Amino acid sequence: MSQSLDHVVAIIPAAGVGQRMGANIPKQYLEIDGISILSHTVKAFLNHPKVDVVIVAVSKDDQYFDQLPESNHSKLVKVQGGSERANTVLESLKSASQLGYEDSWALVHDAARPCITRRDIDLLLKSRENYPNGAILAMPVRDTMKRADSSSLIKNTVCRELLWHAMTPQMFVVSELQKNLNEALNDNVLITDESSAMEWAGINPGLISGRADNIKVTHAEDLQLAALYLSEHKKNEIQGENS
Ligand SMILES: Nc1ccn([C@@H]2O[C@H](COP(=O)(O)OP(=O)(O)OP(=O)(O)O)[C@@H](O)[C@H]2O)c(=O)n1
Ligand SMILES: C[C@](O)(CO)[C@H](O)COP(=O)(O)O
Repeated sequence: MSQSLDHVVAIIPAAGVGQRMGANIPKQYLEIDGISILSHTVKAFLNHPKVDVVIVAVSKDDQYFDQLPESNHSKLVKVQGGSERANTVLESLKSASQLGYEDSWALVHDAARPCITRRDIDLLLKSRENYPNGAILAMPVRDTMKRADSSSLIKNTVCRELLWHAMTPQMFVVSELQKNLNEALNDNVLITDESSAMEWAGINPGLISGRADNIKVTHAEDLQLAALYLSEHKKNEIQGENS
């Protein structure tokens, strides 16, 4: 039975190796405050009342996920990821469709972004009223932006007025994203986020301004920053603030 647009599927791509982190395990399994990055991320969606199911995509030789306390949660479905992030997301979308969620909203969120807050998830979900074709969390660029030449010399300054940093979650209807992502990949289009597949299909998703602390843990120094942000969120929750 097909679920309606009232339903929400969280998709957590977690099949990367974390090469830029340079750790001896995939970065999503590094711990902050005794809890893995992936667990921090997954819990934000497992605990959200509007999320019906959380699909976590791990690599085919993953040896860590099943040890996580959340791995046997009733709302969680584990699937196998692919060679690139986009392939992982496509496999997850196929699973969502097979589970009957083809007509539901997908929230695709990087496992490597553990600082996501309830506030930002709600902000994106609320944007469905204004952006029926989907939207993404993003942050306006604050720095002056330079384009480099092949020798890493400044070629020119890029007008930053309309530039945003794309973040996640990125929110689209499962069947629409699955169709467009599949076709874009078949056309060998470089897809680094879900929105770029929708844009390739001629759709202009909405930009929802999100928190700057929704960082993607990519390099070693990001780990300390994520730990600081998570500690602050925990304090706010303790003080009852809606972080
Ligand atoms: N084949 C892949 C590659 C990446 N990801 C996920 O996509 C998210 C964002 O990707 P990135 O930060 O680049 O993670 P890695 O690919 O692991 O990092 P690196 O590029 O440094 O190897 C991560 O949660 C990662 O686990 C995935 O599910 N499947
Ligand atoms: C999806 C994303 O986080 C949006 O900024 C980003 O494109 C992921 O890139 P990565 O190279 O796969 O980390």
